[in-house]
Amino acid sequence: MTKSSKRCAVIGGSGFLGRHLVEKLLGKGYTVSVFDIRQSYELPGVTFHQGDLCDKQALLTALQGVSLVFHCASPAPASDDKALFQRVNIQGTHTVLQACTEAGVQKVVLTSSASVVFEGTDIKDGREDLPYAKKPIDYYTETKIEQEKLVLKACDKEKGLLTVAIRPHGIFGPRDPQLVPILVDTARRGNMKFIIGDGSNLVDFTFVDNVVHGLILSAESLRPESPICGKAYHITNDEPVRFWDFMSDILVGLGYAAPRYNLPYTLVYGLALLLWLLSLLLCPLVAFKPTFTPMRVALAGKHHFYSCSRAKQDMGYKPVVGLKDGIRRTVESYPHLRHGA
Ligand SMILES: NC(=O)C1=CN([C@@H]2O[C@H](COP(=O)(O)OP(=O)(O)OC[C@H]3O[C@@H](n4cnc5c(N)ncnc54)[C@H](O)[C@@H]3O)[C@@H](O)[C@H]2O)C=CC1
Ligand SMILES: CC(C)=CCC[C@@H](C)[C@H]1CC[C@H]2C3=C(CC[C@]12C)[C@@]1(C)CCC(=O)C[C@@H]1CC3
Repeated sequence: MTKSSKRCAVIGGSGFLGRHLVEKLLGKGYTVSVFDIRQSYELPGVTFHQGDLCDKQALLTALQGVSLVFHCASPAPASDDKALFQRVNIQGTHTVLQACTEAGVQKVVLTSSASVVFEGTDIKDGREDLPYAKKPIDYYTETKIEQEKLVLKACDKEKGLLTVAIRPHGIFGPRDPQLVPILVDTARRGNMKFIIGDGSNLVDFTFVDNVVHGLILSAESLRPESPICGKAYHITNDEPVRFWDFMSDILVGLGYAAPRYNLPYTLVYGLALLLWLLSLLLCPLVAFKPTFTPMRVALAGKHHFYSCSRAKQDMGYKPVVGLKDGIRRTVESYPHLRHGA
């Protein structure tokens, strides 16, 4: 690998996944520029460019001399802000691709999501050839679908721009701002006593290091003759787990009680839908955000696990951290969220 091909940019590099990726890239000898709307840390060897990815000029400054771009930026799914998702995930990604072409970037690796095929019904061992969700579960997913299509369509060997999309699922690990904090908050408010459905639904939770490994592997495999050009790849821990066992392991590891009482899925889903509609109707008067949104109920009560055999075959992917170890490392990294802390 040449010196210039080790110059990369991480868009969304201040975020949870982005920062883990940056740290690994530095360890592998890459020179890294971070482009993000906020700067959340400082690290020797990293150049920060603060800006909005919808701003092409700002992007062009950050992409000077860069040959590889990782796009890991998105508004948080919980924001549920349709206009923001459309602006950042769709228009913004279009701008990122334009800027990459103008700056002479050769490779773009998108962090997509396995949820692009999830419609709230069971998916077991889903492969990449499943059709995109016709009825995506939320605006986040709707715009992740359009984003992935844009990036894959932009793959053009003649023009010298190669693209690939990595679809992780349920990323967890140290510094995750979503899964563990929401779980603990729900437990602290006394709402984690119930299991939605019979508790047998299998789900993928992917330790962050495995996603980082998949992202770097795909970047390093992305060459004109490679089968991965313009394709999407599931990257998971390859160890589907019962959703409620995973939640219980994290909760118990942090000193909280595991959920014990089963509630029928349809009842909880119906209630969540009702609450969500009420929150929409009442939002001009009172601002309340239900914890159990229909999207979270579907994610908590249905099977959704994916095959990563395509990534194994085309790029030699294999998870580098097992689920048990990942859970242990995650629990240890949140001393401030322990029961009684
Ligand atoms: N966390 C998860 O379980 C999963 C995440 N993903 C995807 O992985 C990627 C990274 O997610 P996380 O690290 O979890 O989220 P995060 O919220 O920690 O990081 C996203 C970063 O994007 C930045 N950003 C947002 N809007 C921006 C804009 N307009 N311009 C520049 N930067 C902007 C944020 O400031 C933040 O630093 C996202 O694309 C997400 O869709 C995919 C599957 C699962
Ligand atoms: C029932 C309850 C309160 C669970 C708390 C955990 C949830 C906050 C997570 C369980 C599955 C997670 C998940 C995502 C976000 C956090 C959870 C809902 C994503 C929506 C994040 C973005 C994606 O691309 C897909 C993820 C699927 C799993």
